[in-house]
Amino acid sequence: MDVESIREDFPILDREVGGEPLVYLDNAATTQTPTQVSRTFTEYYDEYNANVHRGIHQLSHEASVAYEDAHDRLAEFVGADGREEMVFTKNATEAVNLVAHGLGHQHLEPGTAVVTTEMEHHASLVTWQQIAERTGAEVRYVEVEDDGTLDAEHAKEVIDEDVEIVSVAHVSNVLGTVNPVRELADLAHDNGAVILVDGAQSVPTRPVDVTDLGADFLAFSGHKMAGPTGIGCLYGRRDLLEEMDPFLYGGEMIRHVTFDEATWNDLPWKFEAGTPPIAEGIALAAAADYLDDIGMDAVRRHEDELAQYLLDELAEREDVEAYGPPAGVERTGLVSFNVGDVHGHDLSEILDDRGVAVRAGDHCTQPLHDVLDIPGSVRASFYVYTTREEVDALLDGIEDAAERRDGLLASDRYHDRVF
Ligand SMILES: Cc1ncc(COP(=O)(O)O)c(CN[C@@H](CS)C(=O)O)c1O
Repeated sequence: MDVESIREDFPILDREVGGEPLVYLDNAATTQTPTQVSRTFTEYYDEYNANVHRGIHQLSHEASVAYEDAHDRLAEFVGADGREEMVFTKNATEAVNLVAHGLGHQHLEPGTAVVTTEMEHHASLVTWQQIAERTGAEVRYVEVEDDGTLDAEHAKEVIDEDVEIVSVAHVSNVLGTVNPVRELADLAHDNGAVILVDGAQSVPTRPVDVTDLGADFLAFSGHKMAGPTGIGCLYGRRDLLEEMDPFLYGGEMIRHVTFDEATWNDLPWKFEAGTPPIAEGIALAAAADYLDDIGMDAVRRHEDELAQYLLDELAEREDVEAYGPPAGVERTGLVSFNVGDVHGHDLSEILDDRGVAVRAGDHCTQPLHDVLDIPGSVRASFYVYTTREEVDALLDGIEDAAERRDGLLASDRYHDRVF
């Protein structure tokens, strides 16, 4: 993978922050956008901007074809069977909610259960909590081992015939753990349940094929895979999407409406009410092209190498605690850690002063941080344009913060470790 050539596609990487070169290491929050993707917006708005599926005129035809073809492109990207199985949403969060509301209300009731895990993002964890509360179903959490992997025996224990839905992150946005989705899918299917895979951190970083995973649903976001914000995807098995109820109603998603009732449009439009994010959908297809040109296996290898390098270097420091699977175990390109009793926000600010952008806090996984018994963590996350020299800039910043520890602890900026 020619990282230097890739970096030329991202003008933002030439930026300076505080007089220092930008070192962008917050890719698990959102990735940067190559010119091959950003320019699709100008092309669309300058050349064929129109509403889709409504106008009987050339511009609307061109916009409709491009928007519909984008569904086919994203379906191909994750191995789905065409546009009918690829719903465009606002983001991964909305995709999870669509399944929870569209299927949860049909299948969940007292005596049934949803299984998820202790490492889930709030987009899943809170959603299933709320649906279970409304339907009387139980939520069960597969436990996380000390090494950041899922407890396989506990998974077998909690996924039983009462379970209707299993919802699991393919990759943890805190631990970097790559979960054994195929095995969990087999467990779910053996017990008559369906599985929703949260692919927010996996679809952007490794080859994902819904058939290989055994996924019945797959949720992911455009802005985490070199695409724009405002667009995400829900892959759904066609028979399940046919069965599911929409949870947004209005134009576009209907076929026939009377004062007494309405019937729904074909898939996937049944789940895309109102005017959709047209330019964003077209741009997301360009992002899929961009990543496929690099090769998703090359992306995975690059991320794993950088994560292993950082883990090895952090292991040399007695004052650093890193979370997630140990070096040598496959993980995605992110590492969460703490540096002694230096507050994460202080460390993040010191790094920002040096041009290094990381994330500090709970990363929308407060229950996981309770399990880790820490109030928060600092997370460095990489992407296709990240270099080993940028990881070294992070390591230099960690050394700087560690040297300034006493001053930080004494300063009024020191928090009581509330992230
Ligand atoms: C595993 C996982 N699942 C769902 C989401 C939600 O993605 P949205 O595009 O915001 O809908 C995220 C987004 N995690 C960001 C924002 S909290 C992070 O900094 O880690 C995620 O990592």
